[in-house]
Amino acid sequence: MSSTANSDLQAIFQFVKDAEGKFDHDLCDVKESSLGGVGVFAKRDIPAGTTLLQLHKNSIFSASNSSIANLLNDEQIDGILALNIAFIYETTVFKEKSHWYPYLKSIRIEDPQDNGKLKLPPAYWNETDKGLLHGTTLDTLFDALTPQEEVERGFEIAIDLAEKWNEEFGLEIPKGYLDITDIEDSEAIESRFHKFIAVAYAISARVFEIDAFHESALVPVADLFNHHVVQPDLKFISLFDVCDLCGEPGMCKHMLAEEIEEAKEVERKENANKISKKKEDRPVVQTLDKAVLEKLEADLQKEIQEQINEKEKELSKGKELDPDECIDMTTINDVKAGNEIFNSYGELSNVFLLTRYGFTIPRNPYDVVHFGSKLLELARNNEDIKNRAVWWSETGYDKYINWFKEQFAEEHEHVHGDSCDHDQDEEDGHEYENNNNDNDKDNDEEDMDEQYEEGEDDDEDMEEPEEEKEEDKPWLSELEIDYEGEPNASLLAACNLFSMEPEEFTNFSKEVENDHGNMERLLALDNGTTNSFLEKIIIESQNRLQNTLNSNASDGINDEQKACTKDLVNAELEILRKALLPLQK
Ligand SMILES: C[S@@+](CC[C@H](N)C(=O)[O-])C[C@H]1O[C@@H](n2cnc3c(N)ncnc32)[C@H](O)[C@@H]1O
Repeated sequence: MSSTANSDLQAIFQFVKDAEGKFDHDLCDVKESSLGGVGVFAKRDIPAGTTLLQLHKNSIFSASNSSIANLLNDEQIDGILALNIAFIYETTVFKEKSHWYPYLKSIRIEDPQDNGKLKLPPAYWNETDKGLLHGTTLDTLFDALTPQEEVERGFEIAIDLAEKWNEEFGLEIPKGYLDITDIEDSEAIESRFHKFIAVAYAISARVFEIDAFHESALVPVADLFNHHVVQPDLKFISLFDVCDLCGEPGMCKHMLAEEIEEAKEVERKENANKISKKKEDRPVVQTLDKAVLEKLEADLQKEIQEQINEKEKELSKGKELDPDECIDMTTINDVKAGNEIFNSYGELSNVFLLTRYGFTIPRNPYDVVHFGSKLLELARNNEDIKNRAVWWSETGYDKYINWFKEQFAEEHEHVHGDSCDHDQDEEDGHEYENNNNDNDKDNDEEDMDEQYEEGEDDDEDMEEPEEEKEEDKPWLSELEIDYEGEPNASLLAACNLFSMEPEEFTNFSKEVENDHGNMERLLALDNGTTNSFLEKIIIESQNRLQNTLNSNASDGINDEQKACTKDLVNAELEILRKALLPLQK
């Protein structure tokens, strides 16, 4: 989806060179990739552990580095919205005057192969084209065909700020993007809104998480590496723990102020203790007095000055860049001459790849098929299933999860939506490795929820399962068949539960409410009725997806996007086919 033109490459390389970044042109060749756009290829054999790219964080484009950093900061705008607005200003208002322009102008929001049409994510396709994804996990679980209110709010904020900055500082309003002169002119508004979304989509296909100061940023050259789903060759390294106010990796005036504040707090507490202990006639403990605080402050100042001196000395000697202030892209595998060098954007399903990056890959092992909406549909049409769903949601599911955790603690299988230690990046808070946010699938899908869904309502009860959204409850969102065609424990439990005879369900639910009951029963798939139930919902889902596959596209999207929708639906059909095999034996 996001492709760099060959003609833009020299300007990008020059930008990196001017910023004293290091990109190893002896080892890397950037050229057209069969995957679309360009990719980076090994000119020679490259051993693991080779740093191919090193850039000082000053030369990455973040909202904090942008020409309007202070304005955004004053308005407390951060995250992707800040990056989006900053990108628009650099590329439409400052243009050649912007330090970033030689790089940013290579990131295009229009499709040169499709008459310059904007590239938009599925939520902004027309209804006919959205039909190509109906019933897929993208639609049913992530609701990613529905435009989200927060995007619209972001657009409104951007327009208001542009007007405000224009009035207060005479800052030009980005033409064609944030200049709304007539609020009745819905065509003009829509065209600007779509450009705003196209910028967000182009950014989301390239953005990296950098650190506590820069947050999300665009990184020249690092964003030329394509994604490999199972065997990436590179890791992206950036020290996360820096001062969130100035970006310094070591001690800085903000951290100093924080330490002094903490020391004062300790002193306040100690004094309070002293008073209460005096009252109790106990011996008085030693507390930090003013002189100690002053000494601490002086020591820290000295330490900072020493660090600054050290840095200046290193720079004057023309030494290497401080790695803590750089981002690195380093190989983790040996790469053979001629091969494309791949990054990893994370352990992401095709749903996520399409929604965020605009592409899909064949045989993606992170693909799954979700059954939440299917089971809700059954509950809507069958009073008995509805009652069981209510009981499961309110009582049974939590008990089942607790039992499951106890039983399978070692296997540590994820059958629920809770986060657990396993989900934490080992280096969380220290270094980001890999591209574009974190590399944890569960977290990525949560990010996606945040990006595409409205706030959750945990208090919503299960009286009306019709109104419950799949993503709102783990018991619904966790119902899936994985890439190998294996139903997970949540889906097995739901199938067993919904296919029990009425009397069996009554007994089972009573047992469970008193104790755990026979939870093993919920994991079994050797029961004829459970098999038939699962088979039935799989076949119904196949039929629904087959209809989707047979529907026609309009010319609202390009051929690549059409192909992605087919890939995505076919991948889900393939999973369902695999899942049916053992059931029909
Ligand atoms: C960070 S850019 C990578 C460089 C990009 N190919 C270019 O020309 O600038 C991400 C975009 O590259 C393309 N891409 C990356 N990995 C891909 C893959 N495995 N298959 C197909 N397209 C891919 C998609 O268009 C995606 O939006």
